[in-house]
Amino acid sequence: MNPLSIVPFVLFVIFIAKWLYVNVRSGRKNLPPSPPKLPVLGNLHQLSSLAHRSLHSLAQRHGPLMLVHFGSWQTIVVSSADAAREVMKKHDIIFSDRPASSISRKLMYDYKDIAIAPYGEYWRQIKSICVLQLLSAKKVRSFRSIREEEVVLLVNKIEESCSSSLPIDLSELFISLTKHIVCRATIGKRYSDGEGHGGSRFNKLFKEFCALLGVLDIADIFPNLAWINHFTGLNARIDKAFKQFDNFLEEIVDDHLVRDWVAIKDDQKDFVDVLLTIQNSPDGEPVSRDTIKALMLDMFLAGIDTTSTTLEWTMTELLRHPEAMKRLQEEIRRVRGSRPTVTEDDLDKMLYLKAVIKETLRLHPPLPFLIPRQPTESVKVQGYNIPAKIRVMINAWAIGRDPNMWEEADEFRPQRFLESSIDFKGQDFQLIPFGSGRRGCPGITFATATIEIVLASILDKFDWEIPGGSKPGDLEVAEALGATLHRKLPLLVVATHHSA
Ligand code: HEM
Repeated sequence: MNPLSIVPFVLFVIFIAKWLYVNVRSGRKNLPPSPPKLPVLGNLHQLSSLAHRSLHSLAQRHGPLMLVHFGSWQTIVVSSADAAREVMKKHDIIFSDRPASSISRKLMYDYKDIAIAPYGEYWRQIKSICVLQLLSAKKVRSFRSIREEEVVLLVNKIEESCSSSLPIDLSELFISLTKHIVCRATIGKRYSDGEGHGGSRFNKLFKEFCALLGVLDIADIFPNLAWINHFTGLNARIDKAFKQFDNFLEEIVDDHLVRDWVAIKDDQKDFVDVLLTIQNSPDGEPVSRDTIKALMLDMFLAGIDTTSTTLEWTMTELLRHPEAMKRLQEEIRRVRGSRPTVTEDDLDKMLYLKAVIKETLRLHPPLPFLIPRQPTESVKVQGYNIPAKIRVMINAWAIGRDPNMWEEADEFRPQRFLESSIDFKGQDFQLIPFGSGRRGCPGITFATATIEIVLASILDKFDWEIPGGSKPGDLEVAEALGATLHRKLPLLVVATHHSA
């Protein structure tokens, strides 16, 4: 017998022995169940480009608390409301830290922002500054005129398309609108989209940043292979994007400094003015120039795509469900009555509108995994041991479609929210598009104020159809997962002026 012929057999035995060792060991450690994994890759081969769906399928077999391996990364995936409640409510403080990521660290000024900053004193201080100066209900009310002006411009653009009956790209209009609103509130100016207005520069830089933040970085999951990023050009791409965006943000800070911002009245200060004022006050800590730039980036990255994606999916679902569209338009037009336009004062009376938005966020949370957490110490969740510093991903997408929580879970049925008090503010763990607890989204009021007035205004003024006379059910709903879970294809629609 050729001695070489037993090599595959020996390798096979070693592989099985190692597999058994790892599994018995993890059983002894009482870790959550894991899908079988390959050497080196772990479970990476089981991830599709729509990771929320792949991990949902795995969780259906292995349980709502599951340990998966992406290369050297161990990750806990949470896929039920009960497990999410334990993580984000019962053990909120322990799970309030964020795992490190080399790309984010580089792009976000060494964790000087809020969203990925480690949990601690710095995060607490800058978060309270942001909430007080930009995101509180009072501040959001003060941006009402910005929203109204931007909605008028949006309506005008749609109106122009009505005369030609040509389809318009609603995805593009929504992204542009949310960008203008967030920029005006944060930096006090809007970047028009045409060449030469700074808009195309902003759009290019913003797109590249979002793309980079969605990259699964080899250096994180296989630290020994970090050198590969040098050869693939990723490191150079990150350096270039960072440098270009940094120049752009530097110009914004400089523009604010030459404006004699000390003389500007408090109620006319934008967010950057306020940050500069704090920086120059006797207890200006912890606001450095890098903090100001990182916070601007945070607001752009956290506020623009999430809000426009929600608008895009809401219109998609309404076009696919004409009876819901009709009911919502009737509600909006009834509340408006004989006045020429809807205003923000009308929104509280539009209960079906709120139900439609909740139902959209249940089915299409823009951040299907929220933002990853990491426990600062070992902790027990649902009877399993969760080791300190492990990466935790909460699959809000899977939780929103859990048939144990929702009747006809995959169906768009907004009326379910008329019959229940379930809300997305972080107390009902079956609906957590904004997360929950200390690290939950502080921008809910900012986002919903925009989403509600935009939808109410455009659904009031126009009637909507899919181009080419296609049936509602034929409207493409394919998803793409980047920085947010958005439509794969832009939403093209035909608007006609509502004349009744
Ligand atoms: C529909 C729109 C939005 C959705 C669905 C959304 C969702 C989220 C989610 C899921 C998180 C992570 C929560 C967690 O880990 O528990 C988050 C964090 C955050 N969001 Fe939002 N968001 C939206 C709009 C906004 C807006 C408009 C702003 C600001 C202008 C904003 C600012 C932030 C910030 C600063 C964080 C980080 C909080 C922290 O780590 O302490 N978001 N958001």
